[in-house]
Amino acid sequence: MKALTDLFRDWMPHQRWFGGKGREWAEVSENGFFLDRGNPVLSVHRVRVTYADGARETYLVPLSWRDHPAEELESAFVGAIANDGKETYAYDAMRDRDATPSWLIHLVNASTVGPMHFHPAGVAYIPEGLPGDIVSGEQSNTSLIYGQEAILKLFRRLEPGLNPDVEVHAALRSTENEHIAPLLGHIEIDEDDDPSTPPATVAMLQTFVPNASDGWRLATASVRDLYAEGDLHADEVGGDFAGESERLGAATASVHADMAAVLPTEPADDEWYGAVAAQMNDRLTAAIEVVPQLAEHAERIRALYSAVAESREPVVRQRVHGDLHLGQVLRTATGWIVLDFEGEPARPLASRRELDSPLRDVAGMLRSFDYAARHMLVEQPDDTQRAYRAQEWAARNRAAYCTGYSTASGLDPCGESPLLRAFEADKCVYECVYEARNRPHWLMIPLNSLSRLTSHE
Ligand SMILES: Nc1ncnc2c1ncn2[C@@H]1O[C@H](COP(=O)(O)OP(=O)(O)O)[C@@H](O)[C@H]1O
Ligand SMILES: O=P(O)(O)O[C@H]1O[C@H](CO)[C@@H](O[C@H]2O[C@H](CO)[C@@H](O)[C@H](O)[C@H]2O)[C@H](O)[C@H]1O
Repeated sequence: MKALTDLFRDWMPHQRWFGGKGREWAEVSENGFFLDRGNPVLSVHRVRVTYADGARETYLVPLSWRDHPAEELESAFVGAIANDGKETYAYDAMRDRDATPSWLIHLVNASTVGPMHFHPAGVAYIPEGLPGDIVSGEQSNTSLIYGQEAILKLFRRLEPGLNPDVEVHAALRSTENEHIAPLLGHIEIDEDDDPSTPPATVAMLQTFVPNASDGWRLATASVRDLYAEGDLHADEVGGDFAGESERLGAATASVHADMAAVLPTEPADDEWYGAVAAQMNDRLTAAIEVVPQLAEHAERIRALYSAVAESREPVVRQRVHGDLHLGQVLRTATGWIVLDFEGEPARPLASRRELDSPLRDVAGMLRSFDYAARHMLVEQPDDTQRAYRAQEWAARNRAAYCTGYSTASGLDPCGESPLLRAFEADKCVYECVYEARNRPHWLMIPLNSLSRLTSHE
């Protein structure tokens, strides 16, 4: 009969949220406790994986337990182990609806269970008693939707310290900004061996925004409309997106202004420009190891980074979103909502919390317009007519976004800015690594963009 750690070793590499796919496991240990002894029993495990190269990661894995195999939970089956001589069956608790109400009940009660602490946010209403449904297409995190009222995001990879998504949403509560989904609570877990280490954030509960579509889906529908009309320009087709892009620019400016009002800010000093250029150079050096095709652009990219240190354009550093793209914004009946202030998932937590230029986010969204316009060309690389249309669509929507941002903030983010150009290149470099690891057939999107960016097209 298997031990619990054997179950994790067999099952975790097949989970979408597991970041160590393809890496050899040298060791695995687990530390678990019971969150609920009801029916089903719910246990929570910190699973520590040490890889063959010595690197370590800790994942959070909640399991629900049955005395008999549950047919309806077949796809959530993790494995069976012996308990007091009897076989017991473990399931992925995030896919077991009967186990999902527990998280909200504990939040309402502000419980502490073993090392886990539940923190409701102020006087927030938490829809206790509802079961949660898993969000399909989960990525590095796993989310449960409770009715149409709340969404719980479970952060799978544990890192000590408050997650920036919780930190920023908590700070923004007082602003009543209409472009964010209010925080309802969060959950933390203590580090097991070392009491001086701050707890890790396990989950965040937020108001669910009903009847919304994400920006990527809407933008790409607009591009499809344009492609279907070979002869019309982007401003002539029914699905023109520029009005939405302008409103999205205004929403971004509003969120930035409120983040600057309630979280620390600091004017950039001379050192900052050099440090930013150095960070981008280091990231490029590391990226070339993963994507050798980047080498041919390296010299021109590094010239863009040098221009940042040379131009020293005025910057007030502040907290930013850190990974803003069309997939992170939702369009409701009334406007845009910005989600997921976690920053780039691959960066260490401390660097994701650093103060930065808000142009970092503007660059992320400008890149996303480029992606939306060009991702369909992946299948038709020689279609010059569509490539021309894509260029037009991207330029039109990028400009509209900048207009919305500057109208709302009084600052034109997209004028001649070496910093913006460098941030776009840096994001492209990040995207090359992301695509090489996750969607190699899309690698040409950021690679082609780099050619354009570095040739001043
Ligand atoms: N407050 C919300 N209301 C409605 N849908 C949401 C909300 N938060 C997230 N979602 C949906 O869940 C998906 C994943 O959320 P996100 O916070 O971006 O998680 P991840 O970090 O895993 O990408 C989003 O694309 C969105 O469709
Ligand atoms: O999972 P996250 O939302 O945190 O972001 C990661 O995945 C994104 C892809 O889903 C990736 O975004 C890239 O692809 C998008 C289209 O799918 C495009 O709109 C973005 O501009 C492009 O960066 C993101 O970089 C990554 O962190």
